Amino acid sequence: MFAARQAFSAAQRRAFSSTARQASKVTVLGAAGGIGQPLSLLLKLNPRVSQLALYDIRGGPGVAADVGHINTKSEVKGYDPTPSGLKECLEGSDVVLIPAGVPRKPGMTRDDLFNTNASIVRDLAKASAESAPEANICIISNPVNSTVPITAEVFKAAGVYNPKRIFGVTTLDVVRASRFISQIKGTDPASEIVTVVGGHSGATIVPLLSQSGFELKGEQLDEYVRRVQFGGDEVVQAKGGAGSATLSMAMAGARFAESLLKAAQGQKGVVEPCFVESPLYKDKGCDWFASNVELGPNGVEKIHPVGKITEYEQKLLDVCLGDLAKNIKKGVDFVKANP
Ligand SMILES: NC(=O)c1ccc[n+]([C@@H]2O[C@H](COP(=O)([O-])OP(=O)(O)OC[C@H]3O[C@@H](n4cnc5c(N)ncnc54)[C@H](O)[C@@H]3O)[C@@H](O)[C@H]2O)c1
Ligand SMILES: O=C(O)C[C@H](O)C(=O)O
Repeated sequence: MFAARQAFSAAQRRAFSSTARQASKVTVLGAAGGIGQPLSLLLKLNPRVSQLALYDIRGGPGVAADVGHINTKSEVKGYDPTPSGLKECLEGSDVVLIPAGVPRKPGMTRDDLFNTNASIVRDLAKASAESAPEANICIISNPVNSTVPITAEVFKAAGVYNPKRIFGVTTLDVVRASRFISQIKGTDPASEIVTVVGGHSGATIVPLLSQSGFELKGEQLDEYVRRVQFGGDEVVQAKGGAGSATLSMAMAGARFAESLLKAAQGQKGVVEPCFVESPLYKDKGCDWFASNVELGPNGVEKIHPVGKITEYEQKLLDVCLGDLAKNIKKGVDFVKANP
């Protein structure tokens, strides 16, 4: 009787875990890069991931062999850099993370990466539209303000565009905003939430400290905002030509993927700021805008408004919108001219 009860509860446990944790295939395009490798490592450690598919123009299978020895359950496979390898890697994906492309060197802006990364992202978006049209597509490659609209235009041209499924990953800005305020206030960053809206480059990054419960004034506030807006440059300078943020970005990308998986697997109230097609500032030429977004099983569930902000923050937002509109248009025009 006791043994029967034990066997029954084991079967129940198995049944519960297979419904509570649906199978999830997560794909990384650019998996052998500075971000791709630690991101793949963190995804391998995530029990919500059941299949991890790794692709790069060089080194994908090597990273997969290495990460694949980690004793967590997910299956890891690396794919050859061929059209059929890319297709197979993408097929059946629930989440596709794209950190493929070149990083900045000191003295460069993210927009200086456009000429190289626009066509890389366009081509990977084409492959994704063909082989994973229903996946959540998460763009990390810079300049995000332009590469996300590029991805959307490619999906539109392929007739599979779903605005709820295309995301620019701006999580690193939120991670930095939280860390930097905790350094000033001497608090635990894990419990500090600072909303960051706008886009992902310089003045388009707008931290809304007034909504966090903290107050800074004068030069201290200016310095905080500047650090959040130019945190990427801090890392680029410190790496002295060897690239940009990779480890903190891998953490941020893994957090965003985890949020998408939680929402897909039925968890309610999952909110992550991210860059999505948004009604908030369309009248200012910004069809894309990052704000707090509630995620659900179909991707974007609800886009939160920016909410009450100070006059100071409104000025930052005005500057942001001007720059952002230009960055978005540049991406859209690129696909029109280079389909
Ligand atoms: N969104 C953000 O917050 C954020 C943060 C940090 C970096 N980034 C951006 O992420 C990108 C990658 O940065 P990194 O440091 O990992 O660069 P990296 O050069 O170390 O790695 C990029 C990888 O992409 C691969 N790649 C290039 N073309 C490819 C293609 N067509 N298909 C598949 N793989 C391809 C390369 O082989 C390389 O392994 C850069 O554009 C960087 O600016 C964004
Ligand atoms: O700064 C960069 O070029 C990389 C990234 O966008 C970042 O914010 O760290």
